[in-house]
Amino acid sequence: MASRILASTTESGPFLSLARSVPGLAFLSYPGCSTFASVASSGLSPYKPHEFESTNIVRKKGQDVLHDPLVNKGTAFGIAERERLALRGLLPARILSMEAQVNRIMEDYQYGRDYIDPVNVKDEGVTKEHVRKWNVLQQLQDRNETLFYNMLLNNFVDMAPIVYTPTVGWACLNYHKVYRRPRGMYFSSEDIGEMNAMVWHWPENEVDAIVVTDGSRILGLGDLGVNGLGIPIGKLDLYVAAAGFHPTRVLPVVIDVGTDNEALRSDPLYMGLNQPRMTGARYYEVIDEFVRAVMGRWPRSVLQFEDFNMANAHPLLHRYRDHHMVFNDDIQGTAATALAGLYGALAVQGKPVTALKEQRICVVGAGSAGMGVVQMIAQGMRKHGLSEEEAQARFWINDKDGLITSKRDPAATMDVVKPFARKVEEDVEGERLLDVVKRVKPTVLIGLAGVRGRLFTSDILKAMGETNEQPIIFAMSNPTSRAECTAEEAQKHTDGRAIFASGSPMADVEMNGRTLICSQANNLYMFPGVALGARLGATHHISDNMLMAAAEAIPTLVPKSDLDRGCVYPSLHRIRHISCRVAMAVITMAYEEGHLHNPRAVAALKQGDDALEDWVVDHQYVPEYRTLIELPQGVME
Ligand SMILES: NC(=O)c1ccc[n+]([C@@H]2O[C@H](COP(=O)([O-])OP(=O)(O)OC[C@H]3O[C@@H](n4cnc5c(N)ncnc54)[C@H](O)[C@@H]3O)[C@@H](O)[C@H]2O)c1
Ligand SMILES: O=C(O)C[C@H](O)C(=O)O
Ligand SMILES: [Mg+2]
Repeated sequence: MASRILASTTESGPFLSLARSVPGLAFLSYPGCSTFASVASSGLSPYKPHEFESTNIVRKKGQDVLHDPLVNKGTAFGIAERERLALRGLLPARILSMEAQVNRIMEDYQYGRDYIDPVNVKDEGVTKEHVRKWNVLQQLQDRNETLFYNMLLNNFVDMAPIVYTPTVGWACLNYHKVYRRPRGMYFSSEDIGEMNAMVWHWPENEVDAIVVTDGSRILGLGDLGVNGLGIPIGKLDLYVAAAGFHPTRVLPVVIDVGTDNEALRSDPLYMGLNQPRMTGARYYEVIDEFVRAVMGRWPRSVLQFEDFNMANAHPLLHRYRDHHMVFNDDIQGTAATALAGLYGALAVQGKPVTALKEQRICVVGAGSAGMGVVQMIAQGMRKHGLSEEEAQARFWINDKDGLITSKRDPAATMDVVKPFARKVEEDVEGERLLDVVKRVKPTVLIGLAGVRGRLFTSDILKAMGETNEQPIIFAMSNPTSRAECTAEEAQKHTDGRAIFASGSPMADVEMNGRTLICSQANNLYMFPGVALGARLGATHHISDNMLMAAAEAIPTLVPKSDLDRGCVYPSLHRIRHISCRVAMAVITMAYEEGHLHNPRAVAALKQGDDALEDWVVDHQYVPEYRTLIELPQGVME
């Protein structure tokens, strides 16, 4: 009867001792109510009018409590209640008063959600229409996931920008205001020593994929603390819709180690810890304990790290990647996406993949994403015959302090950046991007800086257009407000000759009677399929070669007719098929590397591509209604 407990709001005295001695009972009693003890001692219950109004019997635990409107208090559950009702890990750390909860709802009541933060709506390139649609889909997801995923899958191109970038950026900025019910799990630095127990509060015994953030770098929006949970939720929506993971077997997580976003921290509605962001050994202790806890309960799960800041993203990936099926989406998913896009752009130019090694590449942003991209493209160049040094010499990397050269203070340069720091005389430390572009005449310009202000200015775009017949320009920062330039700007300043892609979706550009395609260079092409391949193949870890194979698979899916129109990636209308092919590439590479540990995957692979594809498709969740009751034979549903 471990699932039944007794608690009171006072959490002390006779209630608790009685609770311990009477297993099977669960009482929630209001402060000052002493009926229970006296009834127990006299044996005869005195007449108490309306007694039923002052006592609640709770025979539930965990999510069942949160999903019961009669007993649910949401973020107002106190520490002892969270402990005793198995709610720890299912709610954000901060305990809110009913007054704060009332304030949150009153805003909605008075003004409606689309007015919650009109400044942010406009600023983030998200329209009220986006917010309205987000609202509809979010409520549907809370009511009926089968219907939600059916709609998302069948309207993917239209709805991905609502559940994912850019609207998810707006949702994260406003998460503390639009929050209605918890989703996923919340761990915090206050939970040290408890996480192994807390993971058992999650109701599902099988979890195939976990996406975790610490909220430290949410898209290009900076440190958003626990508000960042919106990102793992959005990513896992795509795991289900795009790759076919089962919705009950995915787990979004936020780890709350504080936030340096003071405005958020001091907001009475913010639900995270009110402390500055933790760093150093103690931070790693928290993440280590979390990884051990989830991997202890769900050892076969894929664990995706998402939107961790630059200081921790690479170290965390290297800390865990040899031990578990772990990958960092911003580093590796983005890298594979950018490489796939470059191969696609070369195909648009009518060039073979080997032309990769001839490119001169300017990358703006030397963070997790930028350096992941640089490393992977360099790996691709080596595959086509360049030495390590030759490959490194084909990159010019600018960060907030300008061009990175070997003269940069080594203490202020991440280890991953050092091999790519420019070493020759003519490269000047800190040189401005425009000067670099004019001098180097790059064939490819990639933006992953995540800042406002359109870093690819008209002069920079014009310079790209002057030295290239078809300049390759990827403005990959998210959300739309952080893109280095718009599709329209890129085409306008290059006379419509740019091969252009953006991280968040942008409309194609109409120019002189032609439609100039804007592709979407977003890691959504990678992470669902990579995780699916790793999970189905039981690959135990996710190697660089698996990601390379995934990157190489994508451009083969762009039909000639689309290449002729300037499409760099396959159409997102076929996202299930794309994810399936990415998964197959991962499985095939895992086999070659000796890491394919699922014998059924090996058997399917050995029967050839069609059999492997059928096998993968057979494992993809289809969002359709199934009978939930056993029916006698012959009886229709
Ligand atoms: N399209 C995609 O699939 C995709 C994937 C991952 C990340 N991103 C986007 O990339 C951006 C960066 O992500 P990250 O994880 O690398 O962040 P990060 O914080 O790790 O790195 C940001 C980098 O940008 C540099 N920078 C800042 N201001 C600059 C300026 N004015 N000029 C030049 N460089 C500047 C910083 O010095 C740093 O090197 C975000 O907007 C994120 O949304 C896009
Ligand atoms: O979330 C996205 O849309 C892509 C990427 O992971 C990012 O951090 O911007
Ligand atoms: Mg990300």
